[in-house]
Amino acid sequence: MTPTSLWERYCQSLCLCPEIGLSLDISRMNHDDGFLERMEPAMQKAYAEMAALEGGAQANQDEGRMVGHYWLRTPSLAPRDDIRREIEETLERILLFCHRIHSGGITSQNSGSFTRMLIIGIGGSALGPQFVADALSSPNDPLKPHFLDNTDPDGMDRVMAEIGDDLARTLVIVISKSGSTKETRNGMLEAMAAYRQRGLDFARHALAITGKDSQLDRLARDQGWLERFPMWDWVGGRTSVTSAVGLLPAALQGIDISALLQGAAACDALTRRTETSSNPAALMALMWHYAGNGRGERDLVMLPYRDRLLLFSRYLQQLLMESLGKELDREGRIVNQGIAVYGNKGSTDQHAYVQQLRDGLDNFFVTFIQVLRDRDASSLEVEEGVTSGDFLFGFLQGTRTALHDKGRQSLTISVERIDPFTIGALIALFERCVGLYASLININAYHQPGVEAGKKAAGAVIELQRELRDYLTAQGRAMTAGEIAAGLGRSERTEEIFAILRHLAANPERGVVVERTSAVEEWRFSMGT
Ligand SMILES: O=P(O)(O)OC[C@H]1O[C@](O)(CO)[C@@H](O)[C@@H]1O
Repeated sequence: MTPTSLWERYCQSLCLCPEIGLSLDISRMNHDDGFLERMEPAMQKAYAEMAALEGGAQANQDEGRMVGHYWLRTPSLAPRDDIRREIEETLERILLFCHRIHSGGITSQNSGSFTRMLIIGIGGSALGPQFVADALSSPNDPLKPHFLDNTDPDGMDRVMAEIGDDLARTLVIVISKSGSTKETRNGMLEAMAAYRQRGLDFARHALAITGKDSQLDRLARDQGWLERFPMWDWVGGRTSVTSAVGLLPAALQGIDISALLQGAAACDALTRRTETSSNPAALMALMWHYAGNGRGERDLVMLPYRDRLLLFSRYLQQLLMESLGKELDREGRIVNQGIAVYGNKGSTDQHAYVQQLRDGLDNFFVTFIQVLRDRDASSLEVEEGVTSGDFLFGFLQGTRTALHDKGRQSLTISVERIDPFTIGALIALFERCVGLYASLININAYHQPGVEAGKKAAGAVIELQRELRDYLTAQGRAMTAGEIAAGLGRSERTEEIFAILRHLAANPERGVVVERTSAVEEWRFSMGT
């Protein structure tokens, strides 16, 4: 394509959305002129399904649930008055609670004001809050956020060490929709132990965000924690960032959550449009469809050129891959759908994997995010007439061109600046896009049956570990994994038994001792004395 026709294609296909200070450029995708027209009937069907979803249909059919994250920022759209009221009341309670924390109305046990918060959660109960916290942090944040988002003991030690003596002035927010996620439970138990060790009353530092009457909800109620905020079954974990899950930590950090909700609501309003050329979520969904042939054949590489957006790709990884990565379509046919997401930030990633994007496998499409405002203050000229921000911009443009020269495809989202409004809009844009794309490929984007298998298998490993320890204690001698497995009548799990014992033996305080040879089948395990 000649430079002139490329400019024409750019002008024709640029979707300008001044309402949210955002534009979407699809000119560097390789679709032909008729593609959007051919897809229009499918797109109209997707709009109708989205309207039904927003109207309160049980869009998550497999779980018999409504899908209501859009109501969180426009409560008047909620299909029932009680839902609207709950959303509004929760928001008021969040703001009031934050006011009391910030103003010293609620103090820590030793009467000091809270200066840090420890947020414990995983998946949708951590990724959104982490993204927002990092994107919108400032040196003046009234509460500095820390996260326990795993059951990794060493990881938890690192976080607790960072908090150190400030634990007494740290508010703990335990987030779990189900209230029974093991990683989160473990993080909470470890945090409780840390408070106990310092002679502090955990309940006076803790609050919960969870489903009504969940295990966590009951614990928080029985122990008299500071507060409990609701999660509703009509909000999925990965779309919960505009519920208390994302709003409470953000507000405590001093982030303007009203602006974030306004940004999301404004984006919702314009992505409800059924005129595809002016709907950036629809255009993006169509480009995903085009790029991957409606089968996810290309990976989505997220390349935001702004450090503050580093965690966006991690957040989107769950939003897209848990929503779209499905074995069955809505009619129960095997389709094995999905779109793989990876990426960190530009220009840093140019020095990592962009080499492969330009010269290697052509199995991806890039989504660049450009932020027009470089920084709040004026910039140093690093070369005559040129700033660091000019270089960042140049690297984005350069990579986009270099990829295009090799026929490699990209989308470019431009936003004015990074602020709460824009972050809300970006979140809403991708949520809507995922929903529309799911309709185009006929899958349920709102359940996650595949995650359960891993959780169940992990539970079985923990059970087996208990059995093994009892068995080894009773045997009182050193045995190979094979002998133990045979003794337990579980020969089919010999490898698992070996792995469990090897792990225990690597942690001397766990009491399992190993005698090694060069052949693993001869390693002999016993309970130490
Ligand atoms: O909020 P919960 O119930 O602790 O779940 C955490 C995460 O676990 C999952 O169920 C599976 O990863 C996610 O969908 C969810 O966001």
